[in-house]
Amino acid sequence: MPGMHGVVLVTGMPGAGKSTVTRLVAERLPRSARLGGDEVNQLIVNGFVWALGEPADEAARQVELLHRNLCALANNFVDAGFTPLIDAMIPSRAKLDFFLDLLSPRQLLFIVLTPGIEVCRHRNEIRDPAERFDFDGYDALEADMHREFGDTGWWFDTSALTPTQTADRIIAEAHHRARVS
Ligand SMILES: Nc1ncnc2c1ncn2[C@@H]1O[C@H](COP(=O)(O)OS(=O)(=O)O)[C@@H](OP(=O)(O)O)[C@H]1O
Ligand SMILES: Nc1ncnc2c1ncn2[C@@H]1O[C@H](COP(=O)(O)OP(=O)(O)O)[C@@H](O)[C@H]1O
Repeated sequence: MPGMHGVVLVTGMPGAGKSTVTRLVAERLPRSARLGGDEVNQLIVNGFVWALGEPADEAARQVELLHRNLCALANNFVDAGFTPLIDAMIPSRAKLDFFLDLLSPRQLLFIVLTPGIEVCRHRNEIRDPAERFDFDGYDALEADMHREFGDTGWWFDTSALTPTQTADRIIAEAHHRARVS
């Protein structure tokens, strides 16, 4: 399958569509794996602190642990001939650099889903209640991501697209739009 070699890292604000789109892309590829940040965090039985939780230093250590685990899994899958699709919130350039470092020398395709704040809020409201994530930091997070990433990766506005259209475009275009290594 042309265009989907290496690791695909899909990020975006809560409700942007990461989970839906990584699932659909993975379903369309012949050898694929979906690595969800939420699911990997759920491997922790006791002692979990989420990314914005307290104490903040433990939260930061667990975000780093999550990213190490995601990269380890992604490397194993790529080396076995699969295309891994990572669904994770990457809020800063330093965290993207951490992925680049741990995934090196493998190719990384970095996609930022950017349907906009209102669409993220709306998509969050319409999704499965078990998946819903009530979040009030959209304005600050959007500004942070623009400042941190500039035009690194593929900033993909999916506000006018269905999930299927989004997945089809990622398969067709990610290789030339999203390469960061
Ligand atoms: N820094 C920061 N700022 C704002 N929101 C954040 C941040 N880190 C994680 N999240 C959101 O928290 C939800 C749970 O994330 P997880 O810790 O499971 O990991 S991951 O971000 O999905 O990799 C998950 O919500 P959804 O995107 O709706 O799945 C993340 O996007
Ligand atoms: N173009 C699109 N891409 C992704 N999701 C979409 C799109 N249009 C509508 N949706 C809906 O928006 C919601 C996105 O939720 P989800 O994939 O869990 O987001 P995230 O993982 O980024 O928090 C889902 O209910 C999905 O069906």
